[in-house]
Amino acid sequence: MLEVRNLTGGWGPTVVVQDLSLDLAKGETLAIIGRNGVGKSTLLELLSGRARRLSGSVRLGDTDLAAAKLHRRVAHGIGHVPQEREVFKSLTVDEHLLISRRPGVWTRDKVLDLFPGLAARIGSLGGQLSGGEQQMLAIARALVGNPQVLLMDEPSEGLAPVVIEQLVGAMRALTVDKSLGILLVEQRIDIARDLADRFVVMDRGAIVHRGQIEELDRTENLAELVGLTDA
Ligand SMILES: Nc1ncnc2c1ncn2[C@@H]1O[C@H](COP(=O)(O)OP(=O)(O)OP(=O)(O)O)[C@@H](O)[C@H]1O
Repeated sequence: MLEVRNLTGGWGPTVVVQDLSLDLAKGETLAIIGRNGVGKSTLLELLSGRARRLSGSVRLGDTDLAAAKLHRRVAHGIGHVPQEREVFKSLTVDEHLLISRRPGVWTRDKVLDLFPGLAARIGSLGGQLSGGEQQMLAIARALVGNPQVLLMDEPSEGLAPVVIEQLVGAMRALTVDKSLGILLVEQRIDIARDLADRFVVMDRGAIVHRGQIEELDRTENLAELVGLTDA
């Protein structure tokens, strides 16, 4: 479904991601892991159209998205949950969902079923939400856009263990639903193991290892390559 070939790009003239290729099938979750600063977020930003592509191709189904602007990528089915969450402080939860929705199976009610904690805060402003609620809203907002591919950038980062547990529960429901392809940047190896079907390890802008998730623990130099914490 998503086909990335020889993608090179970054920010301004700076190359961060180099000659990277990957595929993602419908219903599949691919974990992207690696140390801080190796270009995981930049890869997602290249796919969402925020970082600058220098060469290579990005196809989603039959559509070539390599040169497409951000809004066209959303229309073609790329949903992005950025690392910074980017919730609007002065809009309510409901307003976030309203402005992001596009026709499809993910309705307002369906995302609120997935995140009951958000349903309880439906009239609250983005700026009044906790970090966990903001993360849930960022995912819910992407889902009501009815993407084919969901790009999730370290959703567990900075959240309390009990909140992470809720979040991972909802993400597990998404992965078993099998209607989306998910690219999940995740520093927590236990969460990656729990949710993903396959993994890639990035180092200095390139993929240096890939495999089925069951093979992750057999990867040579894993601790060094990924600098991961296993909680
Ligand atoms: N919005 C941006 N503008 C300019 N440079 C950026 C931007 N985002 C990331 N970079 C730079 O790109 C390089 C790779 O960072 P990136 O965030 O992609 O790595 P990462 O693997 O996701 O690391 P982390 O886990 O710390 O987020 C870094 O040198 C970073 O400073």
